[in-house]
Amino acid sequence: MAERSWSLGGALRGLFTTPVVDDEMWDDLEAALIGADFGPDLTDEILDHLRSEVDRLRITDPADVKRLLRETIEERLAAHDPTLRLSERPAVVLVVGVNGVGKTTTIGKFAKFLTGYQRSVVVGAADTFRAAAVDQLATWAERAGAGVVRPQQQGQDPASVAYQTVERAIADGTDIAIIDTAGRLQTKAGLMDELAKVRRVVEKLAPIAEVLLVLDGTTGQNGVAQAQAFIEHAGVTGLVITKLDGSAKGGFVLRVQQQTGIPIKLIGQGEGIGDLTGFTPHVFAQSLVP
Ligand SMILES: Nc1nc2c(ncn2[C@@H]2O[C@H](COP(=O)(O)OP(=O)(O)OP(=O)(O)O)[C@@H](O)[C@H]2O)c(=O)[nH]1
Repeated sequence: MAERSWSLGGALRGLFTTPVVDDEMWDDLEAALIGADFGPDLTDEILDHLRSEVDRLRITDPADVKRLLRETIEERLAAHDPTLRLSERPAVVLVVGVNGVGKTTTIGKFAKFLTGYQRSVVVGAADTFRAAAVDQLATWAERAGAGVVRPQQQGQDPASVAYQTVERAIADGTDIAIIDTAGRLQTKAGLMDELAKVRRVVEKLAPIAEVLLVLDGTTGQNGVAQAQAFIEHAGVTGLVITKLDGSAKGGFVLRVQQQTGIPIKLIGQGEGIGDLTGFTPHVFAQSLVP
């Protein structure tokens, strides 16, 4: 696998190469974890755990510490279930997040991901403010082989577009309805009210299967702060971390999951329609600590 910039691999180069477990190794490891955006608390937790395991198991070879690090990261990543719940028919998925994080692109990629598994998909453009955004979403949906429900006029009530999307999914026997929602509004309260209305209206027709919050992996803690209102009020059931091919730091992935208690369900690693995958703790830990 090509080495990505978020790979801890770079940061770990030169680490674990000394013949013994010594203070220098621990100091370097701490610096590497902080540098990879695990954050101070998680870094301390991981180091404490590793130190006690090293004592308990009488480990003397740094290569074994590296293996332990990978296992520790994997265990923590696996503490939350990454499985998407899409068994209802239709399964309604709301996609939320602030503008610019890659929401539109993610919906396109997600639709493609699902049609690739022979699931039929309809996408609802319930972020009705910008006509250009609706067109962009429709283009992605078409490329993914998904249907699309557009607002009849600019600024149409987002809840009514969401309703029509689910209505159409039911009428056509479509497996999955993905609904794009607004990321920017005058006030946070206004945005949350709008989302609540979308939920209420949709739930008259079908239960909501997933609420996916899209976060830009390159923005780290700032991005989490910006998305706080969604985390607190939108009933988020899963996170999608985008731009993990860019300058994102891999430690953020574990940090955000642990901090929010919300499982990561999908990761975006590029701008192409095929660049979205499910989240597999084992694979991710392996690429963080190769
Ligand atoms: N490298 C990379 N770029 C991505 C990824 N996902 C999205 N992008 C890019 O991020 C930019 C923003 O993506 P959009 O999908 O337009 O973001 P949005 O959140 O819908 O933003 P608005 O349309 O402004 O609401 C675009 O240039 C995308 O190509 C990813 O996983 N990797």
